Amino acid sequence: MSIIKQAAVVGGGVIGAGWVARLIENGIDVAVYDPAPDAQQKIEAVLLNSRHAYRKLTMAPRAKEGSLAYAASLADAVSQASLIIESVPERLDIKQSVYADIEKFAANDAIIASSTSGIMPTDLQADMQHPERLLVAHPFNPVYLLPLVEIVAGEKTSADIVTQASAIYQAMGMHPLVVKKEIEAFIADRLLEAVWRESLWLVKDGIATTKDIDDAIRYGFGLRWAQMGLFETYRIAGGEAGMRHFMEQFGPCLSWPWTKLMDVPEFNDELVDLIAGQSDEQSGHCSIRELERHRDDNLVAILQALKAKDWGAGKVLGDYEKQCYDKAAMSETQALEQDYSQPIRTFEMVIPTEWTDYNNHMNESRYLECFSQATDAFLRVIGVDADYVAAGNSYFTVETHIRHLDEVTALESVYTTTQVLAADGKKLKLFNSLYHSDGHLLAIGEHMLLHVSLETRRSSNPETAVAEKLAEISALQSALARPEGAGNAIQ
Ligand SMILES: NC(=O)C1=CN([C@@H]2O[C@H](COP(=O)(O)OP(=O)(O)OC[C@H]3O[C@@H](n4cnc5c(N)ncnc54)[C@H](O)[C@@H]3O)[C@@H](O)[C@H]2O)C=CC1
Ligand SMILES: C[N+](C)(C)CC(=O)CC(=O)[O-]
Repeated sequence: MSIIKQAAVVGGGVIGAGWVARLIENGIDVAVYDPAPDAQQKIEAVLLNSRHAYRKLTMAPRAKEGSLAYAASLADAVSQASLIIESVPERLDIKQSVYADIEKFAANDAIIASSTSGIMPTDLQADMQHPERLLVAHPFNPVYLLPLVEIVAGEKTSADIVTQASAIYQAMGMHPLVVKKEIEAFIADRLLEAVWRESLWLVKDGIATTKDIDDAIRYGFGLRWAQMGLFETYRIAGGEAGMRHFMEQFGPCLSWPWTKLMDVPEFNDELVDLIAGQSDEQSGHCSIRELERHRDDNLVAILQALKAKDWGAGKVLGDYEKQCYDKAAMSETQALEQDYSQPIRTFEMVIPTEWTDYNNHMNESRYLECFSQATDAFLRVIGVDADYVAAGNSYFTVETHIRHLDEVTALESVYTTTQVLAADGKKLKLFNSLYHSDGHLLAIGEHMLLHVSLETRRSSNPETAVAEKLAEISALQSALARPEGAGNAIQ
């Protein structure tokens, strides 16, 4: 897994701020440079939303949030960075002058990635001294949630930079789509541009309002597109005979007046007033930040639904989580090697607001969620990781006893420890403790697990390596006092 430690973001507007969020969420330290006086305030507002979204998006153990520095100059921002993301306005002259400055102050091998929505990388790199390290990495708003990033090489971009950059984006939970041939607006914006132009005509001609068009998308084909795209959807629309039948049936429409794409509405004040006025009427009751929250919450729900199906953008999220779990398993093992003889620190998190209930504290069900995470972390330590499960072995919890000893409120930090009470063949008894960040006990959980074969769904003995690791930890912890509350029934 390739990952960088330090990145720079030049231009901290809508997209630059989204990149900052994606980078720091992945533990990468960022220096951002934007001369606008309100840049910091805008970036902080985006980070508030991105942190909210990530708390809901995934429970996977991820790197500690990277640091963020607001650089006073471009030189300060880029001098230590191995990845420099340019997100300044969509103008070739501005972008080229920014690259000239970057080249003065950055390391010669730092990758320069432009967020441009449509300018060809060959044009962007035309005046550079080291053009081989520039490519386009075109993201989609919100950059911290949407996995797609279009990677476009210019004539002088080195193939190695494309490979390196793709690995970096993939490690940050993104789907790098390498565009085979350079073209203005790449792939996705060509498609969006078609829908956008057609939509402007529909509003201008009084056929639909901005809301009608949004409804046509979100109640219908937008849902199809989110999970399958265009061609696979149309293949199904052709019935048993598939794409050939679909094309035979709808091919003739291509010559009917079903599109005005060859013709562009005149871009003038009248058109802007018409569209902006309808948009105000449709959505003006919400601030942009409120709309962003709705958008993010919806996207998180869609991504999670697709993850459960191991499908499309949800598969990217699932693969990302697997990387996080594998990485955590390695660091958990390293941490453990220091001291197996004490209850093991297994899991830590900040309590999300949505985990609290009408009593204004963490809901009872979430105590089990914390203990489930602690148990999973312990299992990874003994070698029950994604590969072990994929090979057909796992543990099932067959009994749990939780005591809720204290309350915890939203945004408090908590951590767990795990102690082995008994490990005997198929049976494993664990004792989890949940603590406030100051070490004050919050809850205890006692859990009986059985090792199972996922093929037969019946209990089975663990593989030798797992059994040995478990025996080692169990022997070392056998000297520990039996934790208070272990073995208790409800009084
Ligand atoms: N807004 C969108 O939906 C998307 C935009 N993009 C691309 O991302 C890039 C940035 O677009 P947005 O973030 O939307 O624009 P924006 O206008 O929100 O942000 C641009 C930022 O660049 C700063 N800036 C201007 N000159 C600068 C300089 N010399 N050095 C450092 N910062 C400078 C401005 O102060 C501003 O904060 C463009 O190339 C755009 O095509 C890509 C994907 C989606
Ligand atoms: C409108 N836009 C061309 C700037 C859009 C993009 O580039 C991508 C996106 O997020 O839709």
